Amino acid sequence: MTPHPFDAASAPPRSVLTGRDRSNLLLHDARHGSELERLHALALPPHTLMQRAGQALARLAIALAPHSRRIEIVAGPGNNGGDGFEAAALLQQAGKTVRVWWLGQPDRQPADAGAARLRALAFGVPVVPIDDTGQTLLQDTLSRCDHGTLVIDALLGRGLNRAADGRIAELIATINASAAAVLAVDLPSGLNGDTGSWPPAPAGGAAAVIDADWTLALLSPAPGLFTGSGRDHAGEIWWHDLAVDLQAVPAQAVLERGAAFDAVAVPRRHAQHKGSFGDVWVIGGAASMAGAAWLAARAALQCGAGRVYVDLLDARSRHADTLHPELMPGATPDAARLGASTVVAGCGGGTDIAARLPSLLAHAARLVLDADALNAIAADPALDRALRARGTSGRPTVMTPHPLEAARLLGCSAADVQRNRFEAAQTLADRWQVVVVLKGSGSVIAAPGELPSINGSGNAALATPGSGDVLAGCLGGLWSRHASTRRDAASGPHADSLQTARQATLAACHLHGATAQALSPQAEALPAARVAEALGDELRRIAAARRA
Ligand SMILES: NC(=O)C1=CN([C@@H]2O[C@H](COP(=O)(O)OP(=O)(O)OC[C@H]3O[C@@H](n4cnc5c(N)ncnc54)[C@H](O)[C@@H]3O)[C@@H](O)[C@H]2O)[C@@H](O)CC1
Ligand SMILES: [K+]
Repeated sequence: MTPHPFDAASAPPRSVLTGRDRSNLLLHDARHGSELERLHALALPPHTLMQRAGQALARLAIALAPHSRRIEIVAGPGNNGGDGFEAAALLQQAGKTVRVWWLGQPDRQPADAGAARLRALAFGVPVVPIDDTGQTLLQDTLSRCDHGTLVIDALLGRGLNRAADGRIAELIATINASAAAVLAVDLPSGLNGDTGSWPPAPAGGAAAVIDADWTLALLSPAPGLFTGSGRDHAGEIWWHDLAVDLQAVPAQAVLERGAAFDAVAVPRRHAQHKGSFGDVWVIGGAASMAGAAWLAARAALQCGAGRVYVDLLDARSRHADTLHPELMPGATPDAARLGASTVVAGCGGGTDIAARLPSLLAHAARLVLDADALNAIAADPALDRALRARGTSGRPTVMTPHPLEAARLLGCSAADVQRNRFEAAQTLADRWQVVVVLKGSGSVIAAPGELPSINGSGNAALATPGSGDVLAGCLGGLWSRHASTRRDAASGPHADSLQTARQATLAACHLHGATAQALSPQAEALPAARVAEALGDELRRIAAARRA
């Protein structure tokens, strides 16, 4: 058996979202990722970082596709291609049949990548230039591959500076059309790693981006891997920090993997009672939309709120939820009681919610604005001013828009929001001094003065009607419990802060996503009521795992 030529002392790559590590992960955009690389390269012998990258890549390739005898590496002109060459030399030594298809020119190759190419050649790796003939040969080769062949996409990484076009776009299409398994280096080629969006496509064309089965992020993962289109293109995301200190350069975002949830859903003390966990009022459910309010209320109950009340805007629907006799229908209370409650407003609120908002904005201790409450604020400058006044008065608010609701609030299109989800969420948070959850693949949680966080849990099982109502209720429940417990702990008056709101928001997004993953790991659609019901099960499962 051929010995693996790997540095046994170095740590293997880690799966970012399927592992047990719940700590936050720092994410750097392309500019700061390059700065990290430059800073650490200066302190290390020449080519060290790329050699580590090659080690990590070759190790992961063998771990993911142990039976692939043949590995086709498609390398681009820059250092992303260099990673491919480094891995090629190692994989060849490990007994694999390796070939590098190279789109580049020796005199234009960066120094690290040039050294890696010479090393691959020295180990006898065949390198096929991608000219017209090479491209035809590659197309022919990849069209005959099955899933047992591994293709390594080392075309473009952080250096992407425009939409992939011309030959690179054709190569991306060739790889995507192949049945081979695809491992992308650093980023799926063509993806904007800063935003998770596609760069504007050349006139009339569609953006060309690799669809990988796996992506190995190097140094610091790019934020765009985890939000927008990133998750779909990247496949399962792996990561290797190349043994450098990621804190040496400021990060642009944080990946949340459950740490905030652990801080919020703390064990309940023996002497606590329902009053310890606060009152939640759900105000929504206009004509034919009562279900939205009940879903939010059920979710709040499952997440440990003390008492949950529902004020339905449609008078004809004011009956109890017979499946959940714990939930109490009732009329919105006076200012004093609102001032001690967590309010979830807008789920199925229709246009009726607008009339309720002035009082809620003025008095609610903690306020979640969802769905039609957001649309009302987007449409009414007086409500916009009232929300601003609430922000400056220090009363915490969380807004939970999906991209279209965010677009209405920002006065742009949903496509504009998706082009840079971080910017959109931060703009909303700063404008109203609120916490914002921009929902969608990789929900972005923004707050004034904080790095944006991306929620790492969840899957497409949540792309169903009512899902947002469940999230809003889950947030109301966790926030109520968290704020009330913090007040207990401080044994005195405690100003509800935006920080508490943010923690509860991160926790709620995590729990909501983790619940869906537990119920539907294959991401098949889940009715929202199932998710609401299972939030409590997931809470209890996590609590039991903590004690074990
Ligand atoms: N230098 C090093 O020591 C290390 C480099 N790393 C790798 O290096 C990558 C960054 O390398 P580079 O900065 O060289 O960038 P890339 O290799 O990602 O791409 C840069 C090259 O692609 C071209 N290009 C950009 N967009 C294009 C487009 N749309 N169509 C056609 N050509 C396009 C540029 O003109 C340039 O030639 C990282 O993503 C990572 O994979 C890592 O291995 C860490 C260590
Ligand atoms: K790549």
